[in-house]
Amino acid sequence: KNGRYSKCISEIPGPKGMPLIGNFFDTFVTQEQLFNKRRQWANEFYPIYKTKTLNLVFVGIMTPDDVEKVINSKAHSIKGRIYHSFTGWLGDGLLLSHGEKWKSRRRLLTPAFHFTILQEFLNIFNTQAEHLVNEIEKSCKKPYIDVVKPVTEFTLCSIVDTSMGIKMHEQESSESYKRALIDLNTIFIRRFARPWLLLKPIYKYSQTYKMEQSLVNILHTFSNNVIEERKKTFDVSHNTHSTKKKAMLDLLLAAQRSGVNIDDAGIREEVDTFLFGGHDTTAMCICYTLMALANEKYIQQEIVKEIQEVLGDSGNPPIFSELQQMSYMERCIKESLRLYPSIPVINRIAGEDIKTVSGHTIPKSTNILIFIYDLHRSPDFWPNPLKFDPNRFLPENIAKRHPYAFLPFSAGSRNCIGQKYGFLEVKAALCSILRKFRLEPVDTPESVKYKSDIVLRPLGEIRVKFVPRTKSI
Ligand code: HEM
Repeated sequence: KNGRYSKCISEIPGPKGMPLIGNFFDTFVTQEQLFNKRRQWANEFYPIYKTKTLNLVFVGIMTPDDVEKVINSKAHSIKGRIYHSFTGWLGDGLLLSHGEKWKSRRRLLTPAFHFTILQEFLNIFNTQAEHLVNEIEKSCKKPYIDVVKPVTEFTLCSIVDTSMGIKMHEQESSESYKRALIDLNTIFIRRFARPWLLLKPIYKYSQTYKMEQSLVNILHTFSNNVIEERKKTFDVSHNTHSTKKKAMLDLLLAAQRSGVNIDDAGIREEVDTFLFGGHDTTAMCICYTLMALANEKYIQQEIVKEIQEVLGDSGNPPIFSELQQMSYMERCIKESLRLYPSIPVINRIAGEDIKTVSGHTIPKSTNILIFIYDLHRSPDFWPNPLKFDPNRFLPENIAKRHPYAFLPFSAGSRNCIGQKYGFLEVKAALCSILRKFRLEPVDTPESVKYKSDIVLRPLGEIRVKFVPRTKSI
């Protein structure tokens, strides 16, 4: 069996490695170089390539047909090696679990994204967006603002409030929590870029592992305390049918009370999973959209025109149905997610052999990397791929395209549970910002550099100039 596995893998093209260590030295470069190297390999070996570091083999795919085969089949639903970094923090939550556990949790959590609940969440997004605009206002006289920090603060406060039902700034330990999140992300990035750190026997003896454990401890303590506190008030509100605003956590507590098989650790896994899945992703989407719009004067004006048409000049924050009407803005967000997919790569284990369009066989048990970033920039499916063109998402143009050519939220049964939440939050933020400010370019699509990571984070800043409107909309 091993002989067959090796034969199939050896027939897949890829950068030439050295005996035993494989591509070890190819990956022993800076974050930016590794990101660029992956793009270069995607081009050179399109539509499939492999890399090998010590005994760790990854096979990368990037055509809609191959990707469809993988994400549309239950056989390949087990998450791959690159997600192992998250297990210390997220345990076996929705993102990482599989089989019966995943199925029952997915069923349990889906109602948390029902539109009646999202409507409630919009009040939180609007309030947080107002804080964001105030923060921008304080610094808008400067030649530019690095949007990453204020926007991440916006999405973090939003997810903490919607998932746990608390205000971040009211928490005593909020600063140490935020610091721990940032430091843990740094560890995730390091492990992704240094594949041998994904090998447990090596990682377990590293300094980074010890650091990870103490950071995870800070994050778990925070979530445990919130769950404990919420349980106390939940008893009262649950019994008296209080109209108190519901958080995702309440849904889990209610399920636990009604006898669903989920203990406190299980509740924490899911709350932490929402927090992980639901703040960097939306933050990056907002940041890159602001940068793209600053560079596309006409498109920015068209969005502003749409906001004016839908909202008039009442000055009120948008309601759910108004944001739903903003279809041009939605096309711009999609185009931004095409060029800057918050999750540029996902990872699955092949549950059985896969025959690819190029005629190769990906053998059972292989770690498959699905390169969403390269899929979204393939000239075979996206003419003039680097052009920012929201009209690619007009219904008539979508109909002409392969349904698996655009996958910012993945697809199939393991697609993103939070995509409607994400769109609503991004729209609320863009609406608030564009009503107050005109965006001018500082960074351009060419000047932004990326870290090699599971989330499309910039290497440095994402700089945008904010010019206050003489009359806000
Ligand atoms: C622009 C925003 C977002 C993007 C681009 C995005 C993207 C994705 C992608 C690509 C996946 C598939 C991951 C994989 O297959 O390994 C995923 C899964 C997931 N996302 Fe999102 N996401 C976004 C927002 C959110 C939000 C707001 C939440 C929660 C509030 C969330 C929670 C999750 C969860 C829990 C999963 C795992 C679902 C499952 O396996 O059943 N995401 N997301």
